[in-house]
Amino acid sequence: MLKLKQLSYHPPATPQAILRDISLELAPQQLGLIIGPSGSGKTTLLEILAGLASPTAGKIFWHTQELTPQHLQQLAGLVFQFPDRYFCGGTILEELRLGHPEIPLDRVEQALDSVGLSDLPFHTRPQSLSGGQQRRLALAVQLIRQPYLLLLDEPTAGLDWSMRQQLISLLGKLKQDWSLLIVTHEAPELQTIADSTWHLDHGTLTDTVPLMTA
Ligand SMILES: Nc1ncnc2c1ncn2[C@@H]1O[C@H](COP(=O)(O)OP(=O)(O)OP(=O)(O)O)[C@@H](O)[C@H]1O
Repeated sequence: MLKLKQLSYHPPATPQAILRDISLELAPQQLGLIIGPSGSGKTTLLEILAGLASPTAGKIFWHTQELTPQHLQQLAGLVFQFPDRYFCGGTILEELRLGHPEIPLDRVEQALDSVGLSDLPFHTRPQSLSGGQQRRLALAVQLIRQPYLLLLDEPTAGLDWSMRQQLISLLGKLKQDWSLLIVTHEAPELQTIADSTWHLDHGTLTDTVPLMTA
C-alpha cells in the first residue's frame, strides 16, 4: 500500500509551490489515475515517487515504512512520457540488461513476453520499434527490475487508436501483479481500467466525484 501524507514540493526557485498537501493511498494490484492539465505538476509528482526529487514537506509510506528517495528508487519503476529519448542500449537485449548484465536470458524472455514483445529478436534496435512497441519495451525495462510500483507518465500519448487499445489492455493485465500509478491530461480510455481517479490542478489533488446519472 502506497501512502502519501500531505506531500508538498516548493523549490526555492519557484514563487508558488508546484505540489501542495497531496495525500493519497493506492492499494496493491490497483491502478490509480491522476488527471491534470499541462503544468499541473503530474511529472513532478512522479519524479518524487521515483526517488528522483525530494519533497519539501510531507511523507511517503509503503504500508507502515516511511520511504526515502533511495527506497523509492528501489521500489518504483518510472516509464517516461517519451521513453525513446532514454533508450541507451544498441539492442533490446542491451536495453533490458542495462546496468545488470548478469540478468539471465529467461528473465529477459519473461519480461518481453509480459509486454507482448516475445516475437522480437534480441538484436532489434530499440529505435527501430514503433511508438507502441517502444512504450512496451520501456515497460519491460522496468518490469525486469521487479518494482513494487509502476509509474507511468502519459502512457498513451501520441499513439494511434489501435496501439492505445493494446496498451490499455496490457496495463489492465499488469495491475494483477503490480500497483500502477498513471498520470495523464486526457483520460477517457484509461479511466475504464482505473480503480481510483484523482484530479490534479495547480499542484492540488482532489478525488473525482462520480458522475450523477439522471
Ligand atoms: N525543478 C523545477 N524548478 C522550477 N520549476 C519547475 C521544476 N519542475 C517543474 N517546474 C514547474 O512546475 C510546474 C509543473 O510541471 P510538471 O512538468 O510537473 O507538470 P505536468 O503536469 O507534468 O505538465 P505536462 O503535462 O505539460 O508535462 C510547471 O510550471 C513547471 O515549469
